[in-house]
Amino acid sequence: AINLPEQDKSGVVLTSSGGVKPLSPEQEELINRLVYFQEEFDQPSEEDLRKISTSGMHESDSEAKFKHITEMTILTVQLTVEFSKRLPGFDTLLREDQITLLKACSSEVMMLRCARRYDANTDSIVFANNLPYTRDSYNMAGVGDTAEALFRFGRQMSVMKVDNAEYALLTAIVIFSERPGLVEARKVEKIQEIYLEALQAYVMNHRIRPMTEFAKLLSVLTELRTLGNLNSEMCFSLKLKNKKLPPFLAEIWDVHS
Ligand SMILES: Cc1nc(-c2ccccc2Cl)n(NC(=O)c2ccc3c(c2C)OCCO3)c1C(C)C
Repeated sequence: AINLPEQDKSGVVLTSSGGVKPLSPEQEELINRLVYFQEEFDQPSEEDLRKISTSGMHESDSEAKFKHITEMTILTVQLTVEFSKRLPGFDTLLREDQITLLKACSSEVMMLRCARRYDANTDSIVFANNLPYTRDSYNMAGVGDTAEALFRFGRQMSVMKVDNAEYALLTAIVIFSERPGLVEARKVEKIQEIYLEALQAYVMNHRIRPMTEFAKLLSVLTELRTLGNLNSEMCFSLKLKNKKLPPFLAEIWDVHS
């Protein structure tokens, strides 16, 4: 007979002594590393923020608002690239697969970063210098109603009380996701499994109702796919309206005129 590890009623894997399986030292080390780099590359630097044109920010100049959102996004995507490069496993991938992963995950990680900055008291996204990703910026930039789903997502994440370790692990899992065009898809999948197992072990050891919480965290991945696709649709509609995206974003989001 296969000696399956004993499970308690909620399906949590138990050790022989009936306790929840603790995180391994490797998993502890991995999570600490991810949380460290999440902080390291969390927000654009003051110096970078100064470069962003806030001219016209306080007017209802929609061009200025749109430009500000694009500039903030470029800085934030670049932070995500830096974070990804430090993820164990990333440097074992082919350069072209690294590019494929970064292009595909960038908008999804952006949504996750904004959700982490969502403030339930003011129902707003408090990002960097608090200017760019606000409802009125979006409304002014002419993309307000679509962006509403981002605020709903932020609210959903704040209700779940996702902590820094879970955010960092979710980000890594999003980065190492199965994407069209990957050369070494199986390799990416095996790396993702490491981060999934670490997230499961972490949730098992830190949450009251681990199985449901872990399931909810995994459903966030599906929600992020939807949000990322909505971003692609918005990019396309901007193109139709002849609203130019900066070359960096047009390149990573494959918006070619
Ligand atoms: C320059 C730029 N930066 C973003 C962005 C800003 C914040 C988080 C994520 C993204 Cl992708 N976007 N995308 C959105 O703001 C965006 C697009 C579609 C959405 C959405 C957002 C925030 O919110 C969820 C529903 O669909 C854009 C362009 C394309 C305007």
